[in-house]
Amino acid sequence: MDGPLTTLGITRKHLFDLPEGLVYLDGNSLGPLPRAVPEAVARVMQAEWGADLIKGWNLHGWMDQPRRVGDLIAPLIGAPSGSVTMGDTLSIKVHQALSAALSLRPDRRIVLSDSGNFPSDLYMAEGLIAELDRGHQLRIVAPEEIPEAISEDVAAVLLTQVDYRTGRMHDMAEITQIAQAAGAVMIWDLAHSAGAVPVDVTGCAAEFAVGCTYKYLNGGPGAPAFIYARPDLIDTIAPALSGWLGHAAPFAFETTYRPAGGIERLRVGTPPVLQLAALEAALSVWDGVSMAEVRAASIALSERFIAGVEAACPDLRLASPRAPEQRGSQVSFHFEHGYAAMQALIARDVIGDFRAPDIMRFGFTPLYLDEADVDRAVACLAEVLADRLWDNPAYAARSRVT
Ligand SMILES: Cc1ncc(COP(=O)(O)O)c(C=O)c1O
Ligand SMILES: Nc1c(O)cccc1C(=O)C[C@H](N)C(=O)O
Repeated sequence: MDGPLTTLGITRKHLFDLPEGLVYLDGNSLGPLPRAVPEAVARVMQAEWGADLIKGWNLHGWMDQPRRVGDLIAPLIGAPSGSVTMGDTLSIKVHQALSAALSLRPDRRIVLSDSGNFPSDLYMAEGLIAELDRGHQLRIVAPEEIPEAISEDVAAVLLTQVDYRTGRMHDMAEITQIAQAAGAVMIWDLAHSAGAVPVDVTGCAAEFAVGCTYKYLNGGPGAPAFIYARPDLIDTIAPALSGWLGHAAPFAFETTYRPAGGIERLRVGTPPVLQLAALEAALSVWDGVSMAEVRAASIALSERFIAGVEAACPDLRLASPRAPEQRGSQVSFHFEHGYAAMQALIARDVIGDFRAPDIMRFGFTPLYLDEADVDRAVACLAEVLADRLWDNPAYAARSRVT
């Protein structure tokens, strides 16, 4: 076939401020800067905060930002308008969803998760369980054992849909159905799903979903997280983090907490106005894009990468599921010298990352990647392996992040 298999990257790359000549395969950890962001943030800083100071809260809709931005994320996860709010970090949103889930099942004591979950989710569950001190237990099983581990004593199933290391993807509809049939509450962490794969929280009827916005949603480092609660449930939840902006009447300054109606009750404190302004502008890159189109392009790019790497780099072993429908939008390979090889690749302007013990991880983000980028990444990786460029003391010292 002549011409490109996918055109999204060709038609949307200009919306991102990517350094010339760089192939960025780490948008699954930190998305790049959308060109619309600096101007939008500068405007909020200068024309709103700078010019209007405290009046900004009334004049510029800062207080409504969490719902307004939540409404931009909602269509990307199949949620209705008014069911998503923003703020805090994802770890905090996990705490809120899990404490709400446990209060919905007061007679049950098990929190079920899997060993592929991101550690912060597991740590937050441990911390909440210790704080509650009511005999809850965190049960962690292998990802493929989740369906049979959902027994009638499980209060909440807390899973990250796409595994941050391997890209393996849970079937949200199937697992939610099994959890609910056993009477458990389902919480999905969509950190590696939102903006990466089509998600339908309404279709699968999960009670809660949470996610971050600095990966595929390109909100920038430290961008605020989102939380979704099923609309029929939200008014039954007594929030554990009962901050004043989740109060029914924050500016009445009452001495007793009364939760707001609707998703507002999962707000906690002051919205991060500048970060939300950045995110709001960043989300404009999704205008007119369908997640089905993104998914088709992501699969085409990932398959091309796997085929290229397997042909050119026999020392690398696929760590992701081979079947594209079982993967999110990343591809990982095992390689004993993976850390040093990734540093050598980064030195050649192809950026992926490394996760211990031996995973080289590559994210596929079709809004700004095309086949030429994939081919260049394969060629550079082949060179790093064939010429043993990883065998260089300069690449041996592990940094804290990539
Ligand atoms: C699946 C998952 N959950 C939780 C987190 C923690 O997010 P945060 O640092 O925003 O609390 C991350 C990423 O760091 C993640 O990938
Ligand atoms: N949130 C991160 C950060 O603040 C610094 C470095 C990396 C991250 C990440 O998002 C890690 C990410 N969840 C992962 O999939 O590994």
